[in-house]
Amino acid sequence: MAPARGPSRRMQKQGPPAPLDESRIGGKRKLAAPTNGAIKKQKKGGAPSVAKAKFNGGPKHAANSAGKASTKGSFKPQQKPVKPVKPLMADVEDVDGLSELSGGAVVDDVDVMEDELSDVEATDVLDLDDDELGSDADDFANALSVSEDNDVVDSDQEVQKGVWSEDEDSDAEEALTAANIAGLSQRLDQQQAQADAEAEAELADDALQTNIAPADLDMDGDEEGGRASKLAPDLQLLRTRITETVRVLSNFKELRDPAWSRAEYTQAVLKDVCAYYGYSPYLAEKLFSLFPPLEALAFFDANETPRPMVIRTNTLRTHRRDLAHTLINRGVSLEPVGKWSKVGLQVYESQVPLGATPEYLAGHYILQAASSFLPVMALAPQEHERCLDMAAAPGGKTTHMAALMKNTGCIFANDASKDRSRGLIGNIHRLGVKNTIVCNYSALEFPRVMGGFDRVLLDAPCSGTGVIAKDPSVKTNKTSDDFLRLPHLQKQLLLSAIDSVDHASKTGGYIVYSTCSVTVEENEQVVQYALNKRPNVRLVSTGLIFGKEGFTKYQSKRFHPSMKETRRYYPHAFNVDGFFVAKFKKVAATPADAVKAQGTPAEQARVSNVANGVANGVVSGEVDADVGADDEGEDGVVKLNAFGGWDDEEDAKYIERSLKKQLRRKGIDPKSSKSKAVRALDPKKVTGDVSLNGSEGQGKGAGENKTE
Ligand SMILES: C[S@@+](CC[C@H](N)C(=O)[O-])C[C@H]1O[C@@H](n2cnc3c(N)ncnc32)[C@H](O)[C@@H]1O
Repeated sequence: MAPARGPSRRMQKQGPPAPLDESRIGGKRKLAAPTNGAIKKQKKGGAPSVAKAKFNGGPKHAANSAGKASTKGSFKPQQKPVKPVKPLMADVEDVDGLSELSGGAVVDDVDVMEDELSDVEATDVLDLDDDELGSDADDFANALSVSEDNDVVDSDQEVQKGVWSEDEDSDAEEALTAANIAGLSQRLDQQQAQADAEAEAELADDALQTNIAPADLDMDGDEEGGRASKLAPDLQLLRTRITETVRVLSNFKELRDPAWSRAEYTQAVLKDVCAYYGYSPYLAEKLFSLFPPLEALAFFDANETPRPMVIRTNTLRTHRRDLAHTLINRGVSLEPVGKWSKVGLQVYESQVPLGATPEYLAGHYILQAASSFLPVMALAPQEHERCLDMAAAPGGKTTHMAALMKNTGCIFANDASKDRSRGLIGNIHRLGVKNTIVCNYSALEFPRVMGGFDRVLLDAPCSGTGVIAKDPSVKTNKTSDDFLRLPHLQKQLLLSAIDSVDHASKTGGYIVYSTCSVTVEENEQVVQYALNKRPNVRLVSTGLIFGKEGFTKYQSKRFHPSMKETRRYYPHAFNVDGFFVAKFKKVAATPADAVKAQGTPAEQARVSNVANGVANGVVSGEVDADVGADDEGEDGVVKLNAFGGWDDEEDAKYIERSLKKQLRRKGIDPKSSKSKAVRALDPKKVTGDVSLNGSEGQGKGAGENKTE
C-alpha cells in the first residue's frame, strides 16, 4: 500500500495551518531527519496510512501482540484486550481543541502589518571579510546541498521580471510562485514514486531485521541475556502502540479498558514516546502535558522534521521582489513565506549555498527562522525611537528592528556574551545597520546602565524546547534544574526590561518578552511573575495575526485572564519553530525603591548566582488572578505600594536554598560549620565565580543558539 501523499513539512507554507488530520500523526518516524538546515531533494516522509498502521498492529493486532507481551508484564494497557473501536479518522475530528489549531487572533495593531519594504536602494554594498559574516554565515554556508537538476527552476528572467514588476502584494506574486514551483512539483512527483518503492522495501527489510515477533519484544530491555535486549526497539510496533494508546486517551470514557486508569495509560504512552522519539522521561512528560494527547503526538512528530528554511529580506538594502528575482535566477526555488510577513521568503530548494551568495554577502538578506520575525513584529519599533534589545546576539532581531526603524533613532543591542556579540557586530555591518550601539552588560544591570527606552525587546535565553527539530540534544539534556534556573533568570531579566522602559514615552512604552521554548515555566509563569511584581504593566495584544492564546490555566496553576493576549507557536500547528510572545504596556513608573533593590550588589550577586545554576527553589506558579485589577485606583493610577520587592519571603527562601545547594556542589556541608556556611551564604562574599558583566550570568539554554 502506498504511503499517504502530501507535501513534507519542509514544503508546507508557514503560518495558519490546515486542521490536523490523521495522516499527520500516523507518519513513520524519520530515523535520520536532517537537522543541519540542508535542503535536499525531498523524499516525502509521507505518513503511512491508518490502514497501514492497522495492518502492522491495529486494534486487533495490538490486542494479539499485547496478549503475548503480557506474559512479560512490560506494557500494561496493551496487555488487556483492546475493545473494537471506530476508525481513527473519525476520532481525530472529535478531539477537543484540535479545531482550534488554526490561529484566530484579531489584528488590532495595524502598523505591524503595514508594508515593511523600504525605499532604500541596494547600493550600499559592504566589502566584508570572513569575520564580518556573522555566525549565520558559518552555520549555513555549507548547509545547502546543490541540486544536480536545473530543469526545476524557471530562470527566464524576462518572464519573472514581468511577474514581479508591480506591487509586491499582488496576484503576480502567486503567479511567480506557480511558475517557480511547477517544475519542482513535477519532479517531486517522480521522486515520490521512487521514494514510495524504496520506503516499501525499507519497511520489509526492517520487518525482517527487527519485527521477527513483535509481541516477544521486551520494551524494558530487562530480559537478561535474552534476545529482546539485543534488538533495536521495534519502531513500527512502538508507533502502533502509541497511536492506539493516544486514541484511547483521546476518547477515554468510550475506549478505555476499565481495569486501567488514565494515569496508567499515560505512563504507558510516555514510556513508548521516550523509546520511539528519544526523549528523557522528564521532558517527555513535561511536553506531553501541554497538549491533548493527540496533539502532543503531532507535536512530537513535528519535532522530527526540520522547519522550512526562511530568509528575511533586509529592506535597508533591497526589496523582497528584487531579491526573489535575483535568487530565482541563481537557481533558488522560493516563495513568500505567507501573507503575515512582507519580508520573509521560504526556500524550497537551492542550487547555491544561501549563506555565501553575493546577495548574502552584500547584506540583502539574513537566514532567519520565520518565528523569529514575530517578536519584532509585535514590538513594532517606530522610526526615531530609542530602543533596547536586551539579549541581542547574533542580531537577527536587532537588524530586523533597525530595518523597521529605517535606520533612524537608536537601538542599544546588548548581549552578555562577548563571543556571541562578534556575530552580532558582523550582522550589523553586513546588513548596513547604522543606528545601533552594541554593548556587553548582563541585562540584569539595566536600567542602572541606562533606561528611559521607548521599547525594549527581551528575547530571553531559554531551554529551546521549541527548536528540538534543530537541536535534538534538547530531548535529553534538559533537567529539572534547568527549568528552575532558566525561569528564575528570565523573571529577573523581565523585571529589568520593564524598569528600563519610559512609561511616558509618546510613541511607545512597550516591552516584548519572547522565548523559543514552549514550557509554561519559561513563558506564562514568567509573565505572571512580572505582572505580580510590576503592577505598572499590562498585557496588550501582540498584533500578530496567528498564534494560539497563552494559557490562563495549566494544571493547578491559574494565570491572569489577560494571559490570553500572549501568543504560543508550535511546529505542528504552524510549521514554525515553537515560540512564545508577550507584549506589555507600561502605564506608570516603577518606584525608585523597587529599581534600587534590583540594583544592589547583594541582589546582583544573588541573581547571578542563581543564573549560574545554583537555583533550586520551586518557583511558585500560584498567582493572584486579580493582580493588576486590584492595584489600580479609581483614577486608573497604579498604587505603587503594590510593587513586589525581590527580597520578599518567597525569594528569601529561594535564595537560601539556592546558596545551600551551591555549597553542597562545592563539597561544603552548609550545616557542618555554621560560621563558614553563613559566610559563604552571604551573597557579597560569593564572588569567585560570579561576574555581572561577563557571560557568566547568562543562561546556558540551547535556545540561545537557536535563533537569530
Ligand atoms: C535567544 S538568544 C538571543 C537571540 C537574539 N535575540 C537574536 O534574535 O539573534 C539569548 C541571548 O541571551 C544572551 N544572554 C544570556 N544571559 C544574558 C544576560 N544575563 N544578559 C544579557 N544577555 C544574556 C545569550 O548570550 C544569547 O545570545
